[in-house]
Amino acid sequence: METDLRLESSLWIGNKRYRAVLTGWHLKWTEADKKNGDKKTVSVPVAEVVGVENGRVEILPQKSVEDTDKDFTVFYIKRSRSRSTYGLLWSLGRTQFSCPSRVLRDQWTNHLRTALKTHSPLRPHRLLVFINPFGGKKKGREIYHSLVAPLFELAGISSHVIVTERANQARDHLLKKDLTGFDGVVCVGGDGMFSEVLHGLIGRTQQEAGLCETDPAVTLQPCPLHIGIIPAGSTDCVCYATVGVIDPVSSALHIIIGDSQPLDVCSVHHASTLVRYSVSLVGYGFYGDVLAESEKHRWMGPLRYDYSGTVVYLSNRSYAGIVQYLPADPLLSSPKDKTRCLSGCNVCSRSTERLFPHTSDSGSLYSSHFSQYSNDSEGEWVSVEGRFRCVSITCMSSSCARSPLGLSPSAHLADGTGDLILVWDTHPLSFLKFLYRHTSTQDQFDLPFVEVHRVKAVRFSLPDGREEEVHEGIGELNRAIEEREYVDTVSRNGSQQQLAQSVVERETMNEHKTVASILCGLCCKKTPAVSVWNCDGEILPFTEIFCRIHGQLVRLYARGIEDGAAMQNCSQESDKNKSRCITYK
Ligand SMILES: CCCCCCCCCCCCC/C=C/[C@@H](O)[C@H](CO)NC(=O)CCCCCCCCCCCCCCC
Ligand SMILES: Nc1ncnc2c1ncn2[C@@H]1O[C@H](COP(=O)(O)OP(=O)(O)OP(=O)(O)O)[C@@H](O)[C@H]1O
Ligand SMILES: [Ca+2]
Repeated sequence: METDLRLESSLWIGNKRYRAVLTGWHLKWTEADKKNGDKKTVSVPVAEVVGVENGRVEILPQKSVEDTDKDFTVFYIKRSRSRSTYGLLWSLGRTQFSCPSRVLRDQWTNHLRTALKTHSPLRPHRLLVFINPFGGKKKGREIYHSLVAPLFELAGISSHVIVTERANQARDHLLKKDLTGFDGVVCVGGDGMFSEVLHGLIGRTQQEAGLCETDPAVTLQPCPLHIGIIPAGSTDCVCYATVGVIDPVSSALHIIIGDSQPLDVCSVHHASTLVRYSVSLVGYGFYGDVLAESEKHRWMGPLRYDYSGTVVYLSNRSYAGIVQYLPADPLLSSPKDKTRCLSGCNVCSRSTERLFPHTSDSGSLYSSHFSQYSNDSEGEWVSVEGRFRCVSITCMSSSCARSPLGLSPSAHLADGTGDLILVWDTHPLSFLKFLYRHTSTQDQFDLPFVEVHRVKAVRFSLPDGREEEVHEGIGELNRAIEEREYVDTVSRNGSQQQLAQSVVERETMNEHKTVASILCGLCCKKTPAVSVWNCDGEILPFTEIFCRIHGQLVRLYARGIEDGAAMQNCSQESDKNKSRCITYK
């Protein structure tokens, strides 16, 4: 196929002549009029060409087109090191070529467009975009319209954009509306926005597969639609851990070329009802208290976590609990093996075979038999009891701006396991040391009061069910209140009254909730003996939960963190090998 695609000719960049060659895999151009020594070769994989336009075209920061008949412009992925992160920044490389004739120019653009078509089945053509105008620094719309939309247009992607007006609008849309014709869903916001899309897509996929999510033992069906994240939140840790940088243009380019990164998902159940899904953190104790405290200071934006973190740290709390976990196979990998889950990670690709053994190519999501859980019965549950500073379960490293290597630096994005981090009660300064090590490359697990296990499932319960009953009682009280309020509302009809009433009802309920939480504060005498669960930035209404890891349940338009150190100036490599060549600018 690529042989008849071959095209070679002289092309000019400015007033310099180059020798340009297009094969099926690469577009290369080398300075022509220079002695052999310092010839500079630029080589761009066709898979990383974003678009080809006639004339001399600019896209970012402003679009400008000078439509001439002997020029054409090639846009492609350009990598550069990012100062603050391990991942590589992607930007839009652009080279304007001049040809001696219009015929040759048209030949180049036609050949390049044909070559692009060989990669188009992996590339999205139609996307559903949700923008959260209130996330992070409230710049979602501006980020999308100024940086992302021009790139989607260049790549010929049509997008249906919805700016959300309320929380859970994206999730509800994905659960109910017609999604045919869309190749993927893009969320412009933070982790909370991603979580909405995650819940919508997983729920929709199980609905259509006739599966019941509430059954803790069910084998969930992977989602066919990819999820793209344009970071515009406060923590943005899902984007950070899957792309390696927090940069809208980098994320948009990963979406455009159709990268595909499978991602483990943790389901959280209470009794036999599904509570939430999580990918970055299910945290009890410190992280739960930080989230609860930060909800009161949302007006602070991203700083709310640092402020709340300090307040919670100084309150010096620890919590009693029983943690039971089902260890993963220790021969495959361990949270202390110092591996890094990077682009092309072989721990994850090996687990693809294990998770989806029957599929011819592990990429296909529709293989009917998922034996990944038959081995769930294997392995013995381990149970520990005591007082903890925090209990965290994470499916991935959960690296983010605050913690570049993340909660669990050697966790894997798509290996079908999660890491359980137990921080036992300890001296405040020791706990501070544990926290502080997150901000550097020191090993936060190398402390006597910290233990970490690679797991497939975790159960958390309170030592004596009494507390749960007490809270259950308060829970009952809340539910009764909600019931009565709702019944009152429904009885008095009239939509505008209903709307006004629902505002009143929410106020009343919050008031009751505050009363309830004061009660609970009293019933636990001093500081509350029970913390809350932080599930990807959402507070869970239950304390006793059952978590289970579902391997590679969703796919993101990403490729994992590219190892900046591997970035080399690529010299002549044969066209045959598909090795991604990193063009060095
Ligand atoms: C001394 C320096 C300590 C630095 C501690 C760094 C540890 C940070 C680890 C961050 C892990 C983020 C996991 C991601 C969770 C997201 O799905 C979720 C939704 O976006 N974000 C949060 O829940 C938001 C959770 C954010 C928690 C941040 C806590 C900030 C800690 C500040 C503690 C300062 C102690 C100062 C003592 C004087
Ligand atoms: N239009 C809206 N109005 C109010 N809330 C919204 C709206 N759209 C989405 N939300 C909710 O806002 C919450 C926070 O959004 P998002 O996660 O994007 O920002 P963030 O919390 O600042 O970032 P992070 O979660 O990374 O810390 C989400 O849980 C989402 O459900
Ligand atoms: Ca994992």
